[in-house]
Amino acid sequence: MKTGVLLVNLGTPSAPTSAAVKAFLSQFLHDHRVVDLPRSLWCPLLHGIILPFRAPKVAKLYQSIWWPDGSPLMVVSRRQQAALQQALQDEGIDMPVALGMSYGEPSIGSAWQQLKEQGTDRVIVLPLYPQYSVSTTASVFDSWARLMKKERRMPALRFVHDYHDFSGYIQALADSVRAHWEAHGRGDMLLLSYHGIPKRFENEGDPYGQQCHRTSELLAQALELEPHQWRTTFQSRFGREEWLKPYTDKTMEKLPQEGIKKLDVICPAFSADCLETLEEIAEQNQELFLKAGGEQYHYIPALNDNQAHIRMMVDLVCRELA
Ligand SMILES: C=CC1=C(C)c2cc3[nH]c(cc4nc(cc5[nH]c(cc1n2)c(C)c5CCC(=O)O)C(CCC(=O)O)=C4C)c(C)c3C=C
Ligand SMILES: [Fe+2]
Ligand SMILES: [Fe+2]
Repeated sequence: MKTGVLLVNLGTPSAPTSAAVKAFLSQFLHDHRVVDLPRSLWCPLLHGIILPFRAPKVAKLYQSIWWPDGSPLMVVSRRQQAALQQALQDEGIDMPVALGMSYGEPSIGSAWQQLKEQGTDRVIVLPLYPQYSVSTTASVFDSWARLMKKERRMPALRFVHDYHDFSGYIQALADSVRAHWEAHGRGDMLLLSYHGIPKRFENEGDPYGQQCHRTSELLAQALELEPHQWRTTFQSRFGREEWLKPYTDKTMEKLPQEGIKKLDVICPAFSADCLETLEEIAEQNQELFLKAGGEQYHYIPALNDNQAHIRMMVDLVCRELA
């Protein structure tokens, strides 16, 4: 059997312009796994208010974090793909690695096409979401299932559901925190900020929140942190309903009053830096913390293409092969 790896992430606009952001948001926010309101209610709101007003505003934010070679999420994802390909080769494993995005380009369909052209008849789909959520992981599965509807001969499938407690992931996070402390000194607290989801999703069975808390506990154990030295929060709320709590931004405004003046922040749910880490956490939330009386704020970058992260991906692939 010829096995191929399909790395998947969320996707990102093709340019930091209002038009490109609108196209990206439109595809993203039409996904029923992300917004599950009836279309008769949601579409008028989306087309009439959210896309026209949010796209130009968010395009400006993308402009503030855009790298010379593109959107950070895309640049990092390409580096991850190349590094994983190389690492597998170095292990003597001959396996093509393709990259697909849930929204925008390269699509999951184009990635599958590449693997198919290389004779792949078994696919390891690796969504780069450490914690399972219906809004991310299940949506990747939907895309895959839609593609397979057109295939006469489906490849065998291994689908990585989550890796929130995988030892290689926890180790990679712990190494990255320790390296950060060595280079920049250590704060009074390590805040673990995860992308949020609507609380309703959790009530309906999404294990995302529980998996985030488990990741935090395991990381705190690996770093030998006392309970008062770490905290879990949830960021990136969208819309008016309640999301997982405690909220990151509200926490930033309270921490200095609790005596936390020096803060380190890590975002374990993001396998690649993106708008939500580089702008929302490294910029907006830093401002909130400093305004509330905080003195020192460090954002610890996502694992991106660092060696331990790529090693973890190799180990996940080998686990699936076994
Ligand atoms: C509408 C509701 C949203 C849910 C539910 C949601 C879950 C979710 N998202 C990520 C990872 C990323 N989200 C990113 C951007 C982003 N997310 C939403 C909305 C929801 N996300 C929006 C509208 C946007 C676009 C930006 C904006 O308009 O605010 C990104 C960054 C993409 C980039 O280009 O840099 C990532 C990554 C996770 C992990 C998650 C649930 C677990
Ligand atoms: Fe619509
Ligand atoms: Fe999101």
